[in-house]
Amino acid sequence: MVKAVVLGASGGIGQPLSLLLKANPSVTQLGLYDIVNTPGVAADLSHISTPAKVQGFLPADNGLEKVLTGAELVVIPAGIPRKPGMTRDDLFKINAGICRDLAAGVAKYAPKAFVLVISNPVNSTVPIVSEILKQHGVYDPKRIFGVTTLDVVRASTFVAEKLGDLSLSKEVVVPVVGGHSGVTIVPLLSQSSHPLPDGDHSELINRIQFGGDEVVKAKDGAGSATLSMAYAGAEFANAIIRGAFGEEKGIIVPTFVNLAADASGGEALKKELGADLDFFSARVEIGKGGVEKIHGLGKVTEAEKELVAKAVIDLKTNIDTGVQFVKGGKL
Ligand SMILES: NC(=O)C1=CN([C@@H]2O[C@H](COP(=O)(O)OP(=O)(O)OC[C@H]3O[C@@H](n4cnc5c(N)ncnc54)[C@H](O)[C@@H]3O)[C@@H](O)[C@H]2O)C=CC1
Ligand SMILES: O=C([O-])CC(=O)C(=O)O
Repeated sequence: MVKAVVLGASGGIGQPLSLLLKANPSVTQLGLYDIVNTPGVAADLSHISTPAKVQGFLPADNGLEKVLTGAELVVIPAGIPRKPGMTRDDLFKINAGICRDLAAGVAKYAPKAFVLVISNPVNSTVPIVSEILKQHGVYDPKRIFGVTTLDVVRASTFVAEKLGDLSLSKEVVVPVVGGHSGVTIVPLLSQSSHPLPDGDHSELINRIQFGGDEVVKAKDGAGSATLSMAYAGAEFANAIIRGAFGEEKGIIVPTFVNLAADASGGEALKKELGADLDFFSARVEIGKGGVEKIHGLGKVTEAEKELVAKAVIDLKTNIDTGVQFVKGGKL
């Protein structure tokens, strides 16, 4: 019994993600919002024989207010995607403003919703959304998540491929921590549920870190990952639905959160990182209120420690960029 909303529902990610949410039996209302095409997407999805009542809204006639009123789970894939030659940070100029405006809507009309941020650069857009909610006095760090699940999905797939059996990919669990861009993506292969043979895994690590580029290149100007992202986004949304709205305990997923969301777990993780970072993608246990527990890195190899150290440097800049965008008064 969850009212889910997709902001950016007509896009490459938005449409298949909305389809997967419509197919989720726990979703009973599905609100779609975009600056274009939502009436059509909503009409199309509404013919599917699953419980969710689907409605589409555009900015006219207070569409944002209407879609967000009563929303419990808000997923944000609104924003431009990369083209070859661009980094995720190159998207900041446009997507920062989009996320700021949508976050203001969430603050006003759905202040208690769980917010799942997909728009890139995630390392900066999550701080932006958080700062806006703070400004409106409704910030609960336990409820705001950067979606890094695609990195986890890629790690499972590529490790299964390496093991020569793709059918394992649904079972393989590899924690991926840090953030969501290039070297901030840190797969902890030493903790894989299905260990790899000893040897040099730098190529595999690089493929997980730069999996997004592989898709951008293959799409050759037509955007970035959409279908795999929709799959990953729906998986993450379902983890929140099961852990926060259902009775399930012990759901642990990597996601980019404010480390203040669990003071003791967050502080312990900062000590492990040797850095005073506000946000980090950690393994997070999901409970009724959202973030229940932030887990530490666990046992990592020397090589993984180095990867984490590199990630921390970029993360600090990315987070500051997001915070300064809001605090710098460009509102
Ligand atoms: N977190 C992750 O792992 C991933 C994130 N992404 C990011 O997701 C974002 C969306 O990617 P795509 O769906 O491929 O792009 P897209 O261009 O196909 O779709 C974006 C949609 O957002 C809409 N939009 C723009 N401004 C809006 C606003 N103010 N309010 C509501 N809707 C608005 C557009 O009309 C469009 O329908 C990009 O920033 C991309 O980089 C993509 C893949 C993975
Ligand atoms: O690479 C991109 O721009 C889209 C993305 O975040 C990903 O595929 O991981």
